[in-house]
Amino acid sequence: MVKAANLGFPRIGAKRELKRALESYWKGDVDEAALDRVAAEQRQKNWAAQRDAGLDVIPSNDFSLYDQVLDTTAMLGAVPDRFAGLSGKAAYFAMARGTQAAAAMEMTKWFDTNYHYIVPEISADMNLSLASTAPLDAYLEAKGQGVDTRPVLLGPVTWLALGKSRSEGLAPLDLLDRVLPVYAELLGKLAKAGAEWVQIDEPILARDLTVAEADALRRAYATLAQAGPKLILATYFGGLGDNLDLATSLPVAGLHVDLVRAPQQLDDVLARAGDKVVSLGLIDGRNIWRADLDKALGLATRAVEALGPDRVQIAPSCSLLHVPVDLDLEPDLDDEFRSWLAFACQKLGEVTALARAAEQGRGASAAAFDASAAAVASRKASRRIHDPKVKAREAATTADHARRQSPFADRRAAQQAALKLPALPTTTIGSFPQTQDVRKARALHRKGALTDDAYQAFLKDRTRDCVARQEKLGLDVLVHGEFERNDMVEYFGEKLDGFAFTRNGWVQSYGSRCVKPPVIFGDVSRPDPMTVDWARFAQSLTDRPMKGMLTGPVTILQWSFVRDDQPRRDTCRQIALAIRDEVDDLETAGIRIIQIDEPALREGLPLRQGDWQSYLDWAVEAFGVASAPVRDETQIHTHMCYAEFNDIMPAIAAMDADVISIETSRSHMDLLDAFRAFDYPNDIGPGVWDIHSPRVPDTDSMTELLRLAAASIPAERLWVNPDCGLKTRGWPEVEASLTHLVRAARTLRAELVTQLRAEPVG
Ligand SMILES: CN1c2c(nc(N)[nH]c2=O)NC[C@@H]1CNc1ccc(C(=O)N[C@@H](CCC(=O)N[C@@H](CCC(=O)N[C@@H](CCC(=O)O)C(=O)O)C(=O)O)C(=O)O)cc1
Ligand SMILES: N[C@@H](CCS)C(=O)O
Ligand SMILES: [Zn+2]
Repeated sequence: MVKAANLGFPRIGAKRELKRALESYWKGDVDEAALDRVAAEQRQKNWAAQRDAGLDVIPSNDFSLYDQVLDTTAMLGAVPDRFAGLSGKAAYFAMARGTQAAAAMEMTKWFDTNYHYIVPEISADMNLSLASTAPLDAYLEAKGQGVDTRPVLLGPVTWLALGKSRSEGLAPLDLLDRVLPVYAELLGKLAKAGAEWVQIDEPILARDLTVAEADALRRAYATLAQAGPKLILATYFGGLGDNLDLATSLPVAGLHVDLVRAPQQLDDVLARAGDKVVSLGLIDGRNIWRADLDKALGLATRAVEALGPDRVQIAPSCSLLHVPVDLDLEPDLDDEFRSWLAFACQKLGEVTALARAAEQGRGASAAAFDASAAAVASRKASRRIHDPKVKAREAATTADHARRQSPFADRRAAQQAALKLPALPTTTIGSFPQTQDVRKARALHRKGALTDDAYQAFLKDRTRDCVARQEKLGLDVLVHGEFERNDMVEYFGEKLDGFAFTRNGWVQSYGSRCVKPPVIFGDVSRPDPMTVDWARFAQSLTDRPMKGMLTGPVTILQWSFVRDDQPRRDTCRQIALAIRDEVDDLETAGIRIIQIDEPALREGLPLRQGDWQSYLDWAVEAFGVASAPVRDETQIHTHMCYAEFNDIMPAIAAMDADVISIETSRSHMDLLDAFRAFDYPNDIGPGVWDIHSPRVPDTDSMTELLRLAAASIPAERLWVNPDCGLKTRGWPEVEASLTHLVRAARTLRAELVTQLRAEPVG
């Protein structure tokens, strides 16, 4: 029988139940038992929803209290020494969030998604063992509820490949022989408990593999295939490409392939499947558009004809972690638009409809197929999507629109004369604490319980207070604090034509933090200025330069659900033109520094190196289109965080921002080696405060980081700032940390003056 399978379900809860429980637990408002209760309820709801949707294969161990990569780290007992005194949840959350005594582990982007994982730290002296049986516990828990699940494990090779070595001369993969016995032991226990199949995720198979990684995969599965349960290897986020022979030659019983991103691989996969079960990832786990079921059935039928129904499974392309939970929780969407969409719950319905049709013919799921066909036709014909004026402007945009008037050196001189900033200028990234009262006021305003005037007055008050605090702290370049923004992408989406919004479309970004990606369904344009009034108001409160604060086109694209009826590059250019208009207006309003955040530029990089350049070309051009209309005196900043930037240095330089602020503190300024090696020409603010941790860094630690930075980058090109915005922090820690940051900058300034006196030029 063709089985309907799922690879993973969102765990944060349709109403963000887990988020609230976690944050209450961290605050000390509820105890561990209460957190465990909410987590167990969430797992139960998820299993029940999948069973009720008719799924034949339901995952377990796809749940996590923070992150599935960190869970694997905890399972292997790969706990860095600095957390040695801690155990249980205290150790687990300390690794994720840090404590005052121990810095958090690094966090970075999960492949090309906006989900962040905790980076494994691999060291030579690590003794690995099965330190937690969480996957087994979850399997037994589901079984107790009458659901025989397929446990999910993150594969050993991907876990190692995503890790960073902390020991000189040690490559993470060197630990494979220590990792495999732990996996084998766990797989043995799962088999004994009754698990017939286990899903092992090896998403690195969608990337270019090194020889060592390919070899590690061969060795790993030669061992693990003997360990007990049948293994289905899950690959996603792209095609197998030149890893196809490797993947199909591994001695596993099943293979899951992503046919949304790479439908063209189907025939090759089928030809090489041997006697494997093949799971067809036909329903998009990365986007919210309703599937074209007829098109998907064409692919599924080919697989059934080639392999027979018993060796075919129908599934989402990847875990549904990356889409919101339930479209039924969206009361505000009109019927036409709603008919175009499918969230996780609806995608389960698509999977089962497709599986039944693949076995028994379209008629077995006629209603679902007819609704899908109607949605496809309605979207194609809709007049809401196309705006000829936008298309014409987009077509008339050339590379010239993406170039500043003068080279950086000339601009720098003009900006120094205009801004008169000290050496090592201090600044922040934009947002200040989004405290409960700010969120509450916005919620009340949204519900109509707070008038427009009262809400504006409240926001002005917060902005005034924020500017006053920054002046008192002694920061050189100020920001308005972003109190009016629910999110740095959603806010702009709400003001741009071509975007739609959800009320509960939350997706986990990291830990308890969620985002509500807007939906880009049509041509994008800016009907009115979006930030100018706030920037002008904030600048009126101070003589110091106030940064205008915008989100860049690539990031808006990347953190939205994007229309799939035109190339992403075209949608990005439309957004860039809208941001360009805003940049123009900010400059006209007297704003002398404009920051255009592009934290997602790296995240959008294709997983295969062969596809990088064409992406980087249009992404960099989009940033240029957005930022280039200004005069030389106007300083353009950009900001990037929580990704691996080393491999895109030329593109970062080509963006030609006058100043880039970049997250570096968790990785101890490692990244600056890349800036130095590349000879990055413009100004840089390497983050000296890891803002994702509740830890307050002291002056000495920040001074030390700055000294490290000054060893890589000429001090006259350095800025001093945190890693990222401060929206998730509280005011006491912000004020303490920024006090230390300003002191650290002053200490370094003094050291530099002494140094210059000691080593006079010439
Ligand atoms: C910089 N980052 C961002 C990413 N992606 C984005 N789209 N945005 C980002 O900023 N990716 C990379 C990083 C990830 N980092 C973060 C950091 C912080 C958050 C975060 O704080 N998320 C919030 C939700 C933000 C939001 O949309 N807030 C809304 C709604 C707030 C809310 O929950 N309201 C309550 C009512 C409140 C009350 O009555 O007290 C409700 O609706 O129930 C708003 O402010 O209006 C989070 O809490 O998770 C995300 C990613
Ligand atoms: N300006 C944004 C950037 C976050 S990546 C902020 O400060 O929150
Ligand atoms: Zn950031």
